[in-house]
Amino acid sequence: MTIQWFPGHMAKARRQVTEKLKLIDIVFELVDARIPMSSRNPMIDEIVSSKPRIVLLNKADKADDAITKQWLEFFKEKGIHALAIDAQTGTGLKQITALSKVLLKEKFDKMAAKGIKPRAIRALIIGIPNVGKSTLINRLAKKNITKTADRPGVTTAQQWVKVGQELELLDTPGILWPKFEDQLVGFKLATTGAIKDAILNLQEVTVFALNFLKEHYPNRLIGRFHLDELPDEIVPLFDEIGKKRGCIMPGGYIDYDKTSELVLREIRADKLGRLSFETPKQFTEQ
Ligand SMILES: Nc1nc2c(ncn2[C@@H]2O[C@H](COP(=O)(O)OP(=O)(O)OP(=O)(O)O)[C@@H](O)[C@H]2O)c(=O)[nH]1
Repeated sequence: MTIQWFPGHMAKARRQVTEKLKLIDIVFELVDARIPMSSRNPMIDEIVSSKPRIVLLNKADKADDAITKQWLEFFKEKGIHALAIDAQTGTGLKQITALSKVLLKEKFDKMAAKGIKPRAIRALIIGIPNVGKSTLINRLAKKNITKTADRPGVTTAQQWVKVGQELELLDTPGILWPKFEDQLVGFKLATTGAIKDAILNLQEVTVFALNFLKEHYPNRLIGRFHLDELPDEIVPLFDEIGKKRGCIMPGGYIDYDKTSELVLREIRADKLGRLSFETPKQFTEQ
């Protein structure tokens, strides 16, 4: 889905999420495990402050395992509940219901004490575009989408997705905008494929990605592109990759656009292995 985030659209998105929050007990905030901070909405803490929340580090299958573990520790230290998942294959999804039950035990115990009939936990999935919200809902839903328009306070028909006996999800997730006014965040979103290539300059995105890989995963770069050595400067690195892959224009010049497309395509397709593009350390040292 392509969304142009003008101020009016942001206000509308926020309003829609706030409306949905009234219907649920808990929020599942989906982020990209490769860039857990850059793939969050900048105002999320304020927007969902009224509800318990679990941060789900999705696409963990594409992220660097060691860094994902650091992120889980980072969130834990901040008192934020977080789980690593892979919505596509379903890895880690069982923990979601289990943790939700723990977090909502007090609320549900109180409801039971008041004689309120037991019901499933109601949850809302929230995240920026392309982070895997629909994939997660479909994966959890299997074929259990039920139409239930008879909830008190629900004016428009809400579809609920049953996840076993104990959990129900609103079938339309909350979509919020990323923190795209920060250039570095934009580069990270573009590198992981979260925003369309047409939005940012492809060569600039690739310069970011290559510099990051040079610093954090030098051997992956050398191995993937069969480099004899890793040049210190970015232009010779671009040239080297372009030459090795035949991205050459008439006259023998390196085709930087083609090289950029190739590098980004291979990063996104995990051809350089599982990569994370930010670490907790970068956020604790600030
Ligand atoms: N490898 C991997 N890919 C995933 C995972 N979850 C989602 N994807 C892929 O990520 C892409 C985006 O997933 P969607 O479920 O459409 O994302 P969304 O958040 O619903 O996107 P919008 O509709 O734009 O808001 C799709 O190509 C999915 O197949 C995951 O855990 N691992």
